[in-house]
Amino acid sequence: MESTIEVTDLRKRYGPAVALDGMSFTVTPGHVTGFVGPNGAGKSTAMRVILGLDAPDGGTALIGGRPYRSLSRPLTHVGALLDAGALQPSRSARNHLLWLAHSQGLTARRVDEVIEQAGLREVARRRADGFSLGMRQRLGVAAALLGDPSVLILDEPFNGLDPEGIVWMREFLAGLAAQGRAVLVSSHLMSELQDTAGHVVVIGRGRVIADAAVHELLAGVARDRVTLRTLSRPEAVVVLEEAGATVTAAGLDTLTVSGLTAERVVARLSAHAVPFSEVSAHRATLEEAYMELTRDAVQFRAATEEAR
Ligand SMILES: Nc1ncnc2c1ncn2[C@@H]1O[C@H](COP(=O)(O)OP(=O)(O)OP(=O)(O)O)[C@@H](O)[C@H]1O
Repeated sequence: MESTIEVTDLRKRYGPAVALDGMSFTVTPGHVTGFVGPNGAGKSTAMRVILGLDAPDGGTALIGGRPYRSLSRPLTHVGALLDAGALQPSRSARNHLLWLAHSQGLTARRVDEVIEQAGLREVARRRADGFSLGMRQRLGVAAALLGDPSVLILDEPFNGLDPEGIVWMREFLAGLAAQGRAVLVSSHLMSELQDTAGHVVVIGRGRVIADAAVHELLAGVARDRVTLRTLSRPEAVVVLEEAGATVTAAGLDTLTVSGLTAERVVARLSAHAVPFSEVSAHRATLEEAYMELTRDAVQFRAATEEAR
């Protein structure tokens, strides 16, 4: 089966609440695709529709070209983590996985493999009701991997993880994608996806706001902003503005310069003998790209609503 997810013009309402408002995007194999948007944007609804747990009012969601419900032995095609809290509390982690595996004709050997992969060996025989949210997330990921699926759909897998757990999850997901799987990961925090996602689908109010490779998103915000540290701020401002730069204060001895490259900033300051201790090209973060995108979306919405 081709490892893709294709969502086309999905629509879904819950009474007056519009959860999906014509959402379309494609998830391709080989990298992690971040699925990002604020609370209530429609991430969980879209995932539930893709997994056949909710029927859309319109549109289609296909996995490898087929609706989820038409897949035989679905765990061998798609692994999902939707609600890490959904466990039988009295079962041990291993028994929970054995029960799931049994229902899909998978072996106990496979259960022990995923326990190992998810770093659960030490706690595998403990009752799941004593698990922290972080442990439950790992158990959820282990369950998603049982059928060795080529498509993974994970709703907020970073929730409840400590910093060490976040690093582990990032590397784990990147590794799964590098094996050629399509990996869709939702988060309401863009920063969680930094250094993990190769592609990002940003949504707001049930629609796609941006769908782009991470390097494209970052290039869009990085432009030529430069951070400058100098004890001669007034002099620096004058010589840089004369060269056409826009300069803003970013701290007592720090300026942010846009409109000139770092090389040009160094050349101007040196030519006018303005001392400085640091000039560095600004490395844009995904969070900044997200803020810029969602700000544009808010302005666009306000403008179109006013025009009506
Ligand atoms: N079962 C439901 N009944 C009524 N409204 C719902 C239901 N599920 C979702 N909604 C509404 O649909 C919209 C989208 O919700 P959804 O949970 O998909 O967003 P989300 O992006 O996953 O948000 P979060 O990050 O908070 O989980 C929200 O307005 C929500 O209140």
